[in-house]
Amino acid sequence: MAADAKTLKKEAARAALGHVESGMKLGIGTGSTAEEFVRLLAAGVAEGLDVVGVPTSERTEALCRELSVPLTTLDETPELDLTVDGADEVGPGLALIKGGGGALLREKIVAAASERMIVIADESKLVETLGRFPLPIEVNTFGLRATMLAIGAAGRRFGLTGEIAIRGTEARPFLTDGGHVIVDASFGRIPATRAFADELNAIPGVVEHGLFIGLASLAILAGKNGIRTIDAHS
Ligand SMILES: O=C(CO)[C@H](O)[C@H](O)COP(=O)(O)O
Repeated sequence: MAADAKTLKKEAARAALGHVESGMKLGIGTGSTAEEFVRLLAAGVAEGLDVVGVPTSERTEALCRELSVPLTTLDETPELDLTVDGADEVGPGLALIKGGGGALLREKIVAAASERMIVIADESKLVETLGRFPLPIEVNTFGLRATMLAIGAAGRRFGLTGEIAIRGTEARPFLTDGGHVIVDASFGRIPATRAFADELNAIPGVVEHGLFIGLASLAILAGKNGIRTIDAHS
């Protein structure tokens, strides 16, 4: 029988746990795959694995506390050894789309503070070009409409069009842990990923976007035929 999605996520998480050693300072991701990692990490901690982690969201923090995973903050521990996190898409060179769970800002800050980032996912997340998954963009609530127009204009300069939608509803938008709004941009394939990431960074109301470039060092992808690992430099 084919392994279900939860089983695949757990297998990827288990393989990532093999990269965790006692003494490590970890970044701990957000999402259903990262949660499988937290559960396995907690079991390791219960058996004596001596690690401390920075959670990338309040949701992950709550789960870590519930399962007694030792936590620190990025202010107390600004340099991390390893971040383990999920992704919405994994593209060439381990460029990623993240933010489906709305935690992209903290996820990116934590990944950037880490010596290594391992991405865990089921193999359905692997794509040839990023963009099938709508790109989450975290935006300041002030001037939201103006920022959305600027995002649309940035897209058109790259030949990208498509709906740009506020996550949640206009009356009750989804708010991130930082109190910002997420807009999901259904641009489709984004070939010039790095240049477009720079373009989004140049828009004042954009707090951060879900294109993670040059951050992941290893992807662990679980599929029906087992685990596949992809090194960023392979
Ligand atoms: O970026 C994220 C949260 O902001 C998640 O890692 C991403 O959405 C993948 O989630 P899942 O493991 O549930 O598929």
